[in-house]
Amino acid sequence: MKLRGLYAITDSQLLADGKLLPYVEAALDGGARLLQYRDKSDDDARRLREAEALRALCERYGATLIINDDAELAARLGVGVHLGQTDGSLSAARALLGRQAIVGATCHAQLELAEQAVREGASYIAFGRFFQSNTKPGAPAATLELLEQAHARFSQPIVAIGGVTLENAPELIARGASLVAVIHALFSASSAAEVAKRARAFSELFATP
Ligand SMILES: Cc1ncc(COP(=O)(O)OP(=O)(O)O)c(N)n1
Ligand SMILES: Cc1nc(C(=O)O)sc1CCOP(=O)(O)O
Ligand SMILES: [Mg+2]
Repeated sequence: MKLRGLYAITDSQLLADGKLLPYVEAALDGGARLLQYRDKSDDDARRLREAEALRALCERYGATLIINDDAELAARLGVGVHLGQTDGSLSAARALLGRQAIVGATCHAQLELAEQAVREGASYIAFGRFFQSNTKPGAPAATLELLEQAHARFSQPIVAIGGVTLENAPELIARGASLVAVIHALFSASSAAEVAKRARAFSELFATP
């Protein structure tokens, strides 16, 4: 599977009040290729229910669901996982989920973390945050130069995250990002129709000339 395009990430605040499914469906309709379910609560029953609903939506749109932080939930659903530096072992997740699963890794702004992630079987390596992030303002900063270095060094797909907007995404793609991961610039919209419009605009940035 080619990992390229818009990587939409859910947000519990922005998608509260019944917006989760309609807004995610709009993002998928607009062309998002990967969808990450990112929910930091410990309500396991709701998390399972929501993740199952998102898996059904992803299947309908030919997109891929990734669960943030929780390899066990990913295994239960038969989908991929994204792990940060304190979210558990990448190799254990790879062993649990199998060779075909997408296992993504946060590498902040460090090529050494990416080397390690690739050794442990990561499917993609994620760097960030590249710009000021509404969602995670305290995330360590990464530079466009780092992105170029990562692009030159690794054959794995590179995800750029953190403050990505329609205005700054082109320079990330030009410097080697295969996927742009977006929360606020996608899901802060005031309607599902606006989410679909934004998703379509992000997706069009990846169209081959
Ligand atoms: C695609 C992608 N990249 C980075 C992150 C951040 O992961 P992490 O550092 O574990 O932080 P949390 O998202 O868990 O708060 C991500 N989720 N997705
Ligand atoms: C979840 C997350 N991780 C980051 C990192 O740098 O690792 S930045 C981030 C938030 C991304 O949301 P927004 O598109 O609203 O900035
Ligand atoms: Mg995490």
